[in-house]
Amino acid sequence: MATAQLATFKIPPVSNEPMLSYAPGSPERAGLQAALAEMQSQLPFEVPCIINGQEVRTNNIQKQPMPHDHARHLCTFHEGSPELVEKAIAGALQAKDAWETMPWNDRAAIFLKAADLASGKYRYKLMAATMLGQGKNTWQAEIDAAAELADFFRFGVSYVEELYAQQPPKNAPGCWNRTEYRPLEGFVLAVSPFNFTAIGGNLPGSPALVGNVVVWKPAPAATYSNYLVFKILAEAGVPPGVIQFIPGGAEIVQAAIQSPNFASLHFTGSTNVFKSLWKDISSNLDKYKVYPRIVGETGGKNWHVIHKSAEVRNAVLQSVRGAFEYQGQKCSALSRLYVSRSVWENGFKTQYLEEIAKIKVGPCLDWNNYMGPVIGRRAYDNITGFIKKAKEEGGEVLIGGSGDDSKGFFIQPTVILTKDPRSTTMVGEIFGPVVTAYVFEDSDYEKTLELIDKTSIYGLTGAIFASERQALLTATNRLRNAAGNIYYNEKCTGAVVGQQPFGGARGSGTNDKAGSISIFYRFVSARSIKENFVGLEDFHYPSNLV
Ligand SMILES: NC(=O)c1ccc[n+]([C@@H]2O[C@H](COP(=O)([O-])OP(=O)(O)OC[C@H]3O[C@@H](n4cnc5c(N)ncnc54)[C@H](O)[C@@H]3O)[C@@H](O)[C@H]2O)c1
Ligand SMILES: N[C@@H](CCC=O)C(=O)O
Repeated sequence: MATAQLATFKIPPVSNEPMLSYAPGSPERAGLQAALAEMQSQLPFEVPCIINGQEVRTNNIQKQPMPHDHARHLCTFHEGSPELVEKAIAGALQAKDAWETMPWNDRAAIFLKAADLASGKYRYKLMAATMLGQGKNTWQAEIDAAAELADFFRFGVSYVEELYAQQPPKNAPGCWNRTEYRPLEGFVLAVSPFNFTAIGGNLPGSPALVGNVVVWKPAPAATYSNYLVFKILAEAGVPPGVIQFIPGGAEIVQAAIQSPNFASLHFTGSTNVFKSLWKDISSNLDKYKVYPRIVGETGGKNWHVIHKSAEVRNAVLQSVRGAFEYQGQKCSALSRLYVSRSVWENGFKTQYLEEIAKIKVGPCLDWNNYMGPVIGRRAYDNITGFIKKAKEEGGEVLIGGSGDDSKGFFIQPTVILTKDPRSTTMVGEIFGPVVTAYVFEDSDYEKTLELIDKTSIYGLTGAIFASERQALLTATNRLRNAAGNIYYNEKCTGAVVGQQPFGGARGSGTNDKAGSISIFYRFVSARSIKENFVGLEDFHYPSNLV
């Protein structure tokens, strides 16, 4: 039966999911502990592909090891194949018509329900999967898997309501002009990274919210938590086929971008992978029915600049959190630190090293540990390789510099002091707990801003620490293109949906700003509708008359 919409519904007001404290003795700590114990008693889990709502076992089995204990794995998963991708695309296209014609309010209700499931019924389970599988501690899991995921879904609904309300401001007499926001013709390919469970949910979620069908390939190292997100969306009511879940690697992506129905890539991950996918997509352009929308948020080489007027204690503590939370595996993590000599010598250096020495590194299941493991073997070797290279280039390791990969992939928080502001670890993305510090003369502030601007290809996040307003202003102007998210006297990580729309430019991505209305424009293709109420009586215009 056809559906009717007999009222203009209003979305309930949304606000950020409150973050729980997990303090000793709190009910949330008990809840999370129980979920962790239960999950550990049941692992390894088995994750199938999900095509048209059906579990598909390909028997090409891969494992998701636990980074704190790499001999054990959280799940095995059935890796998809090019044939399965083809089947998934066909199924998604079949599901498309019913999904895109579903009244908006019903699509919205599904995502609001998914948010409540993520922040309620499944909160601790999602967190436990993120802690065991991706090596987050409790707080990092809370801000990601519980809060940010729910925020993406709830604020997404609110932004789409706002988008749909954008209508032409003028109507000529006897006419009504309307704009409708069509989903893209074809399917969206979502390719998500390991480091945020919430991003896993948002990459397929945002395009689906505006009526698209999506083929979603999660990162192998986040398979289990992402599978739970998929199950939550299904339980909330996303119909079979609307989001197809296909774990695996590059082969899945390559198969999907060969399809003539490929309409968009929604990617988050490293810059090199994104660039190579862009090139592959371009070379397939003649195959496609539409010009694909390419959306990608990628790497960073994020900076703090500490002006001589900075409040030292705050700059120190923010620089600890910015660099070492989640082992520096946030795209936004602090990686290059520029400190005015007077600040460095009058407390910053001593306090920074003292505070870092307090960081405990170990399995995140131990509540004391502030830092856990890095994600895997490749990351461990890459990060320790960067440290080695910095030493070879004359960098002085002020603290850390070592790792232990015997049981889990643990690397100590590391600070390297360099005299060469263009040394390797000042330039390339490390994606680990390594900060390189460069001390500049107080009188060279503006020169240093120039240096920050020109040193790396990235433009993701940065922070300015100063109590003099002019120092903030000068840096803001000089570094206009050096960061898509900039902070004053606050660390360069921790953007919140609805508060700091997130994304960078230059080599850091297309800057479509996840967590804002902007991202939704990328997944719709507007259609203008003009309706005429008054019939013509003559085809001539008055200017034709004599
Ligand atoms: N800017 C942002 O918003 C943001 C957010 C999170 C992470 N990141 C970036 O993501 C990176 C870390 O995540 P990651 O290690 O999962 O990144 P990655 O590039 O290795 O993987 C991202 C996704 O791409 C897939 N992939 C990898 N190689 C591929 C290939 N050759 N062809 C097709 N697909 C391929 C992966 O399986 C995964 O699903 C860092 O560079 C980080 O800065 C950026
Ligand atoms: N939005 C997160 C970063 C996500 C990337 O890994 C932050 O702002 O720290």
